[in-house]
Amino acid sequence: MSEHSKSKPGPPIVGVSKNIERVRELIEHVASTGLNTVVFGESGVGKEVVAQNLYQKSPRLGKPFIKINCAALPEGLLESELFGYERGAFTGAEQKKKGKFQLAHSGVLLLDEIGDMSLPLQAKLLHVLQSGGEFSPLGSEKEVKADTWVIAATNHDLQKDIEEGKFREDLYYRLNIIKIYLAPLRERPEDIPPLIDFYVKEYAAMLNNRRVEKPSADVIERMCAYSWPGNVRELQNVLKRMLVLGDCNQIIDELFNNEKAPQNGENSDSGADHHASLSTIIDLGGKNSPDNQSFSLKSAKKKAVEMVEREIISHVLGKTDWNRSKASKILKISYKTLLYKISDLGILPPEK
Ligand SMILES: Nc1ncnc2c1ncn2[C@@H]1O[C@H](COP(=O)(O)OP(=O)(O)OP(=O)(O)O)[C@@H](O)[C@H]1O
Repeated sequence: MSEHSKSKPGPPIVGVSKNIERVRELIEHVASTGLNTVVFGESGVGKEVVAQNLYQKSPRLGKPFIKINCAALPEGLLESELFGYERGAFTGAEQKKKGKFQLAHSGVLLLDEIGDMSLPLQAKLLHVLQSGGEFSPLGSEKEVKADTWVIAATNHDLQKDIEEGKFREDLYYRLNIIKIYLAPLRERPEDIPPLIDFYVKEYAAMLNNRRVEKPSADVIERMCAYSWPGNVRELQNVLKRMLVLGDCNQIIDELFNNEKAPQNGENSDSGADHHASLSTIIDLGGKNSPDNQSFSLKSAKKKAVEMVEREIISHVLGKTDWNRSKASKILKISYKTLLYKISDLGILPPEK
């Protein structure tokens, strides 16, 4: 999804864990209130789905639901996207433009990655919330008023950000009237089988009802034992791969192998490590070795590219303290592509 877009209706919240049951309960209670809410949880865990479900169960359904990703835009651009501007407000402002706050009037504004918002913009947001939705678009003297339900989402520990002076405490208390926490998938493996069921049906329809085989009970058991660093988003990617390519066990073997691979720029420059990498790629003596019929240069090349990508991305994430917005700029790939690659390549955040 682009960094600021209208959202399509979200899926139901699938899961049977205590955490998901509690989240469903909270949604039922909160949806009709319009109280400022923050959804916390790791990347890919379902924060946007929760925001969409809040909206769908609220009296605001049918009004706009607008999402903006605070990490994906530089400060100035984020400000003008949020609050709009008058013609001539800055170089290049040829037309007056409404901001997302105003466009979401009578509906919902999802501020995704709120933890990445700059301090000056946090101050402006606080002012808007305190004044009941009043603000001036850039270059305008006049105040506009928007009745917008603000839902924020973050994978940061905002309490820690407050201690480190990166997040305003007053804004935290203003936003965080209702707090919804989504646990990582590895802490609620009982949700994995129902998620698999749900998405196998969904993808079968997407693949033109081509006959797709649901992973076997053994495969599902192995999937429940994996740590899913990219959470539900990673599970979706793996399922798609399984449904299209088959050979579920090999796909899971790769997941577990990647789980053990060096992470976050750990040095692997020694000759021995290079040899280890090469043997992982061509699986010397194993199923995918050149001596085996299933070996191909193409598949070995794909593995090699993935390995190099994993090492470079891990290194840059390590250097930027896992600030994915900064990392995507250094890597010169979009934020969304970086999230996809983190999940797809199974890159794990450092242990705290
Ligand atoms: N409980 C769930 N039931 C059904 N689908 C889910 C569930 N949780 C997550 N998903 C799906 O997983 C994908 C990732 O979820 P989502 O985008 O909501 O995560 P997120 O926490 O907002 O991630 P990010 O922090 O990276 O933006 C989406 O396609 C979403 O529909």
